Amino acid sequence: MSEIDWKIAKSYEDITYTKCNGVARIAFNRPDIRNAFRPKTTSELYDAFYDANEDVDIGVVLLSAEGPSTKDGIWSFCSGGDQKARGHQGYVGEDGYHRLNILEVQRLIRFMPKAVIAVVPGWAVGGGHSLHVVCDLTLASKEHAIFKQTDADVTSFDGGYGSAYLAKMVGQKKAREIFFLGRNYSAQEAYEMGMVNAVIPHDKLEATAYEWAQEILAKSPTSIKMLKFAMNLTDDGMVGQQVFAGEATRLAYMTDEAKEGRDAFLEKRKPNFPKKWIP
Ligand SMILES: CC(C)(COP(=O)(O)OP(=O)(O)OC[C@H]1O[C@@H](n2cnc3c(N)ncnc32)[C@H](O)[C@@H]1OP(=O)(O)O)[C@@H](O)C(=O)NCCC(=O)NCCSC(=O)c1cc(O)c2ccccc2c1O
Repeated sequence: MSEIDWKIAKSYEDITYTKCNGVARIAFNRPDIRNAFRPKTTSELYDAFYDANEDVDIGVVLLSAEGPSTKDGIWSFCSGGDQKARGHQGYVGEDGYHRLNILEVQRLIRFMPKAVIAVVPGWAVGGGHSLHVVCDLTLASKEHAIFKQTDADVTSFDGGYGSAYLAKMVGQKKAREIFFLGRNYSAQEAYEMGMVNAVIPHDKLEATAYEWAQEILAKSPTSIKMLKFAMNLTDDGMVGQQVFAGEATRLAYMTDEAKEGRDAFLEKRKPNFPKKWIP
């Protein structure tokens, strides 16, 4: 395995953001409150994901978490929205606006043409649970990961990827149990349900995530992108079609036909397309 030498990509307050050999690592960094997110956290997450999306040297993003808590040594992935920042219409940021902007982060993860792996070292709860669901893959700490949905305890409901997409993943009955009862599930139980790809000894979790990322990076970037968008398509409706078709358009742009169409317009003549109606 190649050496992991994470370099700081950008400094933030609520998250860390590093890169190494084609992999970006974005990690929650509020471990003392179980990595709950406030609007500042979600803005920083969006900024880092946007950078990883734009960086052509990055092919895989790890969504992970720093820890453990300095107060009690407990590990967390994310415990969802910071209830202390919750106002009457959403989570209140420094600008005084009430936001639910974690949904924008979810959409960026979903629509970015790169694999995103949730690396879950501890609690994945509420909106933190929904985040692991929307990631392409999930790796979980054997000893410390606990999956739990508290949305119905705090009058919140992620009605999109957090619940409906989860139901596609684990089945309707199990998804309803997760949300209606709000129980704790171990990494092994989450694996058996089909919402975790692998259960990894805690001390090997980050290294394993990096290894999985390197395996993906060895594949054809266009194939990974088209496969992700193809698998998203049926669940994402017209937006899914738009995202998939956008990449088909890009591939068409790369053909001689497209070059002829563009050149004919610029040269103010009729296009003479190569006449190959390939079956
Ligand atoms: C995660 C827990 C199950 C862990 O329990 P544990 O007993 O280990 O730890 P403590 O409860 O003692 O917590 C330690 C410490 O952390 C603070 N803390 C933990 N979680 C949060 C939080 N989410 N917000 C604020 N603070 C938190 C806790 O107060 C303690 O602080 P001390 O100062 O006392 O040391 C358990 O902590 C837990 O159940 N946490 C709450 C989980 C929760 O309900 N999350 C919110 C769900 S709703 C949500 O996330 C959400 C957000 C959105 O933006 C949405 C947008 C659109 C649709 C839906 C959304 C949505 O559902």
